[in-house]
Amino acid sequence: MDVRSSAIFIAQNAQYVSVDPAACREVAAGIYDQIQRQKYSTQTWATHELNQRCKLLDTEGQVDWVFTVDTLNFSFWSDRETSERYTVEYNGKKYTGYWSLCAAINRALDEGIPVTTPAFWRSDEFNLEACAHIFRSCTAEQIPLLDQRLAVLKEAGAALANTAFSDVLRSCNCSASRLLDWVTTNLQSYNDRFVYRNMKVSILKRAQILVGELWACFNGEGLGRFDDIDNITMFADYRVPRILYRLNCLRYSDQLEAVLRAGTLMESGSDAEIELRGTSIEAVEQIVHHIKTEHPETAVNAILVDFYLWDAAKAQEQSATIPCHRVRSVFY
Ligand SMILES: Nc1nc2c(c(CN[C@H]3C=C[C@H](O)[C@@H]3O)cn2[C@@H]2O[C@H](COP(=O)(O)O)[C@@H](O)[C@H]2O)c(=O)[nH]1
Repeated sequence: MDVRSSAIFIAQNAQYVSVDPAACREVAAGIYDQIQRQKYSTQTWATHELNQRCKLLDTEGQVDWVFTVDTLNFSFWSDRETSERYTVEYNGKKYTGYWSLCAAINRALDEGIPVTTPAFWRSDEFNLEACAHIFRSCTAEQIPLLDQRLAVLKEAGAALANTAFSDVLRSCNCSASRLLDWVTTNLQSYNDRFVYRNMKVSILKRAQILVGELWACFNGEGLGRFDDIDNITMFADYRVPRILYRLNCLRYSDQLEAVLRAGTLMESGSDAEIELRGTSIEAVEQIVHHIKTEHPETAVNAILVDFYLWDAAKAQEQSATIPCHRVRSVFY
């Protein structure tokens, strides 16, 4: 089942989470207005200061930067206090969460470490000690899943032994679905699929955000051109579900709410986790449907709505009404 069909199937069968269609319809206009007002577009991507370092590289370098970041783009949440949580210091600023990853990659590049190069990932020089150095923290907490971060880059280095990722991209001929197939077939860490109610469902968060960030980085042109870009859905992470809950687009069962408020670790592949992720995709699909119905000419798609919601969620991080769900996973 593809991601969209999976999201519909999950939403229809969910026990712990439900999508509120009326709320999705209500918030659609407001989200569209905000996106218009903030002139939110693919160009917004390069306004993030850490993404600007990527834009200083040549085209191949930018592709490798995005591919490296999205191969490592998972599991930054912490149960430590803010001052103690994993933090990367770069150019005199401290970064946590997803931005700590970008800061670590940029810091390594500035230090002359070829951290975005598959040949380096394959080399004996790139071992657990080197990986720990690249992702070193300025607090007591180290980056979560360090071993898995080494493993996913080793896997990618092996898969790219005879080709550059930019050549893989060119071979997809502007087809996002072909790129999704390539990464999920050749890289198990991207194969974000589960069995749910006896059906094989696809969430593909990192495979899809890889497409989304290439599209944004190159403003939909050149190696960022995907003729089927509007088939990409929202990226089912652990942050956007929380903002959809705040907007009443998602409603949690009492049992799930208790688990989230207690900060209980949830199992990767559990029904509750799959339902949180699948219903989030379905809620954003409904929001995008209302936006496109109201504004048929708009360029707004699930990627821009996702980027907008994620950036908004980060801005409101302190005033969240309920904690993110906690799963340790290489998928998101
Ligand atoms: N749905 C969705 N999930 C996203 C992103 C991004 C980064 N996107 C930036 C690039 C372009 C955009 O404009 C954003 O500025 C990271 N993540 C996920 O969030 C989690 C990290 O959260 P925290 O620990 O709080 O930093 C983790 O699962 C990570 O995989 C996104 O855009 N959408």
